[in-house]
Amino acid sequence: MKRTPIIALDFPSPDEALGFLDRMPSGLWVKVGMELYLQNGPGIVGKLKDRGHDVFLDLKLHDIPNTVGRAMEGLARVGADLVNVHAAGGSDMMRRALDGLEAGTPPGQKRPELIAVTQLTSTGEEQMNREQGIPGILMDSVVRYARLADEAGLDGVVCSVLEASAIRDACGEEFLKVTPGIRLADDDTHDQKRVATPADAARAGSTHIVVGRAITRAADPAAAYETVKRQWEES
Ligand SMILES: O=C(O)c1cc(=O)[nH]c(=O)n1[C@@H]1O[C@H](COP(=O)(O)O)[C@@H](O)[C@H]1O
Repeated sequence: MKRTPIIALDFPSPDEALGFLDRMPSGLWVKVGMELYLQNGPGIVGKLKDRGHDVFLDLKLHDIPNTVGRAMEGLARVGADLVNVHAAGGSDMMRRALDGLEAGTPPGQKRPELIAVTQLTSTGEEQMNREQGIPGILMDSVVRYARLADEAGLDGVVCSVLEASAIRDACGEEFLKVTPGIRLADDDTHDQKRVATPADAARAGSTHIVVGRAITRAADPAAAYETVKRQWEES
């Protein structure tokens, strides 16, 4: 996969998402999440692919293995390059997700890569202890989920930059470490708890960074994208 930032297209409609992209460079990595997909359906993925973008379809599936497996079989035909589940759904669910993707990928096409969300970047340690009832440090929970995803045969995980190098040690260089929670120095962190800059991400061994509001809500999104990309590529 290309080493370029993945822009989170968190917009309510295809018109807004495509209008935003009209003002950006071509051939990007973009992410379609719940906001855009659930209100507008799968058509947006084909439109983005037709424009030459790589697409991460971020629906974070988390249900019983049979349901997730069958949903993934359908999603394999939507045409995304990368899709995800929640690791908390368990190793059986992750294996069924992978089987579903393999079964649903049309002949001659490449299976979408599959990654698992470990602990959301909006989750802090105290919250994990208190609300999820998981004792100990957040790093241990993230690495544990990463190992589980690796053993289930997944291509990688979503984690924060803060855990990327520990996951590289546990699961290897090739295992994808897709890291959201990216902010430029002095940016508002909004609802994110585990944040880092693109330069931090490059040094920590992230294989991909996901960037939303730091670009989409910037006064000059194209300039913000170039700044993020430069930091990410040069560090
Ligand atoms: O799976 C994701 O993409 C994801 C996982 C996670 O742990 N944290 C996280 O922020 N994301 C997504 O990454 C994007 C981050 O957006 P910003 O905080 O605006 O950069 C959003 O679209 C989130 O849905």
